[in-house]
Parts: sequence; C-alpha cells; structure tokens
Amino acid sequence: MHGGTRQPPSPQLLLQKKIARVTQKRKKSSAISLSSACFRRAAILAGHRSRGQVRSVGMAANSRRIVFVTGNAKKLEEVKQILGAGFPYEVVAKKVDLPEYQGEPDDISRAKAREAAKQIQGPCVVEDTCLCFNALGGLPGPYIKWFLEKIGPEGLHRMLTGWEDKSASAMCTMAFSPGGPQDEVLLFKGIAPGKIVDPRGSRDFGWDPCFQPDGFEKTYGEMTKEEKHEISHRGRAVRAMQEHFLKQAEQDS
Ligand SMILES: O=P(O)(O)OP(=O)(O)OP(=O)(O)OC[C@H]1O[C@@H](n2cnc3c(O)ncnc32)[C@H](O)[C@@H]1O
Ligand SMILES: [Mg+2]
Repeated sequence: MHGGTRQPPSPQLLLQKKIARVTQKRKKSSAISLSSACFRRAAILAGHRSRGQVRSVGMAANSRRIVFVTGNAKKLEEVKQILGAGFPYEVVAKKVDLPEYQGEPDDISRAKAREAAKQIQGPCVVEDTCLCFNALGGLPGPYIKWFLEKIGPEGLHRMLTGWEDKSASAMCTMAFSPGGPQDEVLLFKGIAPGKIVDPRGSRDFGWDPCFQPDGFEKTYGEMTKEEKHEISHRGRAVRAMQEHFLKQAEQDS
C-alpha cells in the first residue's frame, strides 16, 4: 500500500484508454465504418453541409482510412509512430508535392489542406512545420525548408551568430480538410520551445541536430524517436488530432 497520494493518470495514458475503448466499440459495430462516420461528423461540424450531403462525402472516403498527404517520408514515418498501432484508422500516405505557400502559418496550413483535398478529390490531412527563431521575429518560420536546403543545420546555427538570444520554437500544424473547397479546415497545433545549437547527433531528419528542446541536454538528433515524440512539436499536434478523431468516433458509435 502507498501512503494515499495517487498520481493523476498522464494525458498519454488517458489517450491510450480512449483508443482501447473506441477500438473495442468499433469491433462490436459492423453497421457503419467509424472513419466514414467520423469524416461525416467532422464535415457536419466544420462545413455547412446537411447530413444527407455529407453522407456522400463520407462514403467517398476510403473506409477506416485517413489519407495523409505529404511529400516528406520522414514526416509520414513519425506521424505513424506517434499514432501507434492502437489508432482505429489506417493512415494511408499520398505523396504529393504541394506548393510552399507564403504567409501566416495557419493560413498556409489551410491553403495546403484545401489544395491537397482538391488534388486527391476527398478528405485528407496535411501538416506544415515551422522553425521560428525568436531573435529574428519568428523567421525562418514556414520558410525553414529553403534555409535548411541551402545552408544546412550548421548554417542555421551560424545565422544566430551576433545574437545572444538563441531561443526558438518548433511548430507543427496538422490540418484536416473534409474534402470540399468551401469546407472549413480543422487545425491541430503542437509547439516545442527550445534553442538553436551547434549540430549534434543524427542527421537523418532535417534540422533535428541543431534543435535542443527546453529542459533537455540532448538535441532532437540525439534523442531516441520515443523521446522526441513524447515532447516534440509533431507529437503534440498529432495527439491533439488523434483526440479529436477519437472523440468523434466515440460520439458516432
Ligand atoms: O510535403 P510537405 O508535408 O510539405 O513536406 P516538406 O518537407 O515540404 O515540409 P514543410 O513544407 O513542412 O517544411 C518543413 C521543413 O522542416 C523539415 N522538418 C519538418 N519536421 C521536422 C522535424 O521534426 N525535425 C527536423 N526537420 C523537420 C522538413 O524536412 C522541411 O525541410
Ligand atoms: Mg512543404
């Protein structure tokens, strides 16, 4: 027996329990596919569609699947790892090179999701990642891809020579489009504060070796995937999206 003070269950544990509950319910219900119900529900909530109109959109979506549109294999790998085996939908990847939009991160994510939905002709999820340097007023932000491509992780670190403030934040925005051009896009965000350091660790994925999250002595590049996902921008955003879909699935089952 312990002395009475019980730790509250962690958000991760609560999420796992929810996944188990929804998966169990899904097994019991053969009448309707959860993913189509989920997509319909999201479209009803998000768009301005009647249940009848939405039914056809839901049915067009492949049953029990969420289409994740990205041109980046590493992102896909991480999203699948974060969702884990317990997620009641199969994540299907569609490799499409989407335009790199300019502007504010939320607007970019919405435009990207709408374009992806147009190209694949149905509901889908996209994600956009920003790396924002506080000394530079948030830049490179959504343009990090080009900076990384041209100057690499060393160059990103060197960009802050002359600035005392090395702090930065990594931001991931997952965006779900129910499929229609006028449908509202749902956004799920995850932010990880940290700092830009001289690169250390694996160079397997983007700017991982030069980003050290707050509270850790390791860069993303030095962390195991599990360590990274626990606290990363993507881990946070994907779990927020996962909670949303599980809630919808629970309500619809
Ligand atoms: O097709 P999409 O999904 O847009 O894939 P992308 O590679 O073009 O991705 P972004 O437009 O979101 O640009 C983000 C850049 O940051 C990199 N990146 C994204 N997530 C990262 C992470 O967790 N760790 C390190 N680098 C990352 C990625 O490789 C890109 O160079
Ligand atoms: Mg991109």
